Amino acid sequence: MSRSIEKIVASKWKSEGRGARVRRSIGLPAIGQIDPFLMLDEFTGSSLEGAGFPDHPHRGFETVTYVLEGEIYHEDFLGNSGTLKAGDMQWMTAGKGIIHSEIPGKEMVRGLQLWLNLKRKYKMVQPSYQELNQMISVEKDGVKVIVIAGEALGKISEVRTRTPAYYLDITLQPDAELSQKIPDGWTTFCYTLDGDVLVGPESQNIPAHHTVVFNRNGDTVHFINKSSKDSRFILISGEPIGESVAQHGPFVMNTQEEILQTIDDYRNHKNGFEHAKNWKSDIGT
Ligand SMILES: Nc1ccc(F)c(C(=O)c2c[nH]c3ncc(Cl)cc23)c1F
Ligand SMILES: [Fe+3]
Repeated sequence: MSRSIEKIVASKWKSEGRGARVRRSIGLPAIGQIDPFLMLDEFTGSSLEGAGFPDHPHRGFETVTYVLEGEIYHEDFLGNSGTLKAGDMQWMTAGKGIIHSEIPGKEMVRGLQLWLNLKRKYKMVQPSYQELNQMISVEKDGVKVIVIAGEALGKISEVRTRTPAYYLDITLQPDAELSQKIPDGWTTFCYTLDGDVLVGPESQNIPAHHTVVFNRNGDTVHFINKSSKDSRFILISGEPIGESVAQHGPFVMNTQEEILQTIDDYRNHKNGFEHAKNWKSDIGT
């Protein structure tokens, strides 16, 4: 059964980090909590204009950074560093604690960062990364899908998702259409990047930079491009965790007490933040 649309919300510009501007999708009050997703930002900027996300922490969830254009440099307090180029994806499990810096290159960067919550049993795992620069891409009848996580058009991503999730980058040529299977009951939304697309059984027209949250029942979502240009959007679906959420910026735990403990750990360099002592990134300073 094809899922109908619950809500359509235009993204809103927000200042974030240092001189960075993001179009906020998930995380807007108009969308509210959609378990297991915490935030989705479409970010643009360049280091020439001073934009970036210098040294900052994370605990208790995962960040998925997907670069569409340009490059973004990253460096963390464990000694990991690198460059994410257009088409690259970094799935970072912050777990018990990461402090890192994420700085765009000199060219204009465009990308997405999704924050995906972790179940209580994974919130304090060792930090880890899954980085893909040759993601599976499949094309058929005017439909192109880059399978970042999950499965589409018979292709399955190798990304291990502690919180089971699909993350698909979809481009429809004019007159192309796609019925994508998604697990029944999973929280599902799409975010439009370029062009217009007709969504759902209602064939509702959705312009770029909008979030469409689907209703929960149904195992398929439907898209058609009836415009004269390519339409590009991401489709994200995830299994709800169903636990309490206590969040303080980039710290996401289950209780307020755990948040207070996290703030204390961060300030006093313990329980996963030991390497914070005397650490500053090279790229963020
Ligand atoms: N204020 C604040 C607090 C904590 C953060 F983790 C961040 C942050 O790093 C980001 C928030 N949106 C993002 N989009 C893309 C990228 Cl690469 C990073 C971010 C931030 F901005
Ligand atoms: Fe970060």
